Amino acid sequence: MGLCQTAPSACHLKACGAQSDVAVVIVAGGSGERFGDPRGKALVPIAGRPLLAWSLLAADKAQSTLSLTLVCRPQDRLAMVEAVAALDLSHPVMLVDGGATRQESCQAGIMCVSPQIPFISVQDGARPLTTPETFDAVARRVRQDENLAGAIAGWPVTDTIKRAHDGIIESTQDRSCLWSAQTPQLFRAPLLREAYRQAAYHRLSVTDDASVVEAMGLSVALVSAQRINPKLTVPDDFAFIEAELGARSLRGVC
Ligand SMILES: C[C@](O)(CO)[C@H](O)COP(=O)(O)O
Repeated sequence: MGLCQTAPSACHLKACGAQSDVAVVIVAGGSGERFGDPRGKALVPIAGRPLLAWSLLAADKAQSTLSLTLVCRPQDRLAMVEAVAALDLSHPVMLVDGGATRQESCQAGIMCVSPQIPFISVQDGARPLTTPETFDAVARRVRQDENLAGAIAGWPVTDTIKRAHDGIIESTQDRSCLWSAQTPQLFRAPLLREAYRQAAYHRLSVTDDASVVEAMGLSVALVSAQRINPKLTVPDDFAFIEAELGARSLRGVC
């Protein structure tokens, strides 16, 4: 399937009986400043595909996915259309123009999702190793607990973490309660929309989606689904991630 202007509006059961009720919003609208490629990070080729293609493929394959939205820079639109067309996805992809920051891009993406879809999952276009099983694991976690506003992928930190100022240690954190936040980050859709509205109103600046929901005092669970789920941020990340993608395709894994 290719590109569409409007998203599907109903939940449905897939042939295998799995519940598909999640709108996946893939954020690929950054300038990639820290990566240092003028083309923008999302379209950088890695293991034979543009970076953002790997997240699209994994989200498309997840049982929980009902629709796909791709947030990109307006100047990347044409290249994104070509990248999507090359993938032979089973869901149509809605393209949305991003904003100046990740927060603005996420807000733009989630506001375009059909109001009839109960869950929204936000995925970094720069996390190409996220598996379909991780998308499904965060969806299962929220569905099984009505007290949760959302659930995010993450992993408990294993290094000792220091708080520092100008390179000098101020304190050592208690790592027993520290996690590294990843994506996907999945939420009940009306709560996420409201949380983003409130964050904009209060000029709250955040680096992930859970933060806006936490700011409303709501509960978000952490799901340790996938230890190796890195984000391509700086050039040094490239070789490791490309090698992992290569190893997976040798094993026949998406
Ligand atoms: C959402 C995120 O992946 C959680 O770790 C991260 O904060 C995204 O950061 P970026 O500035 O968009 O690279």
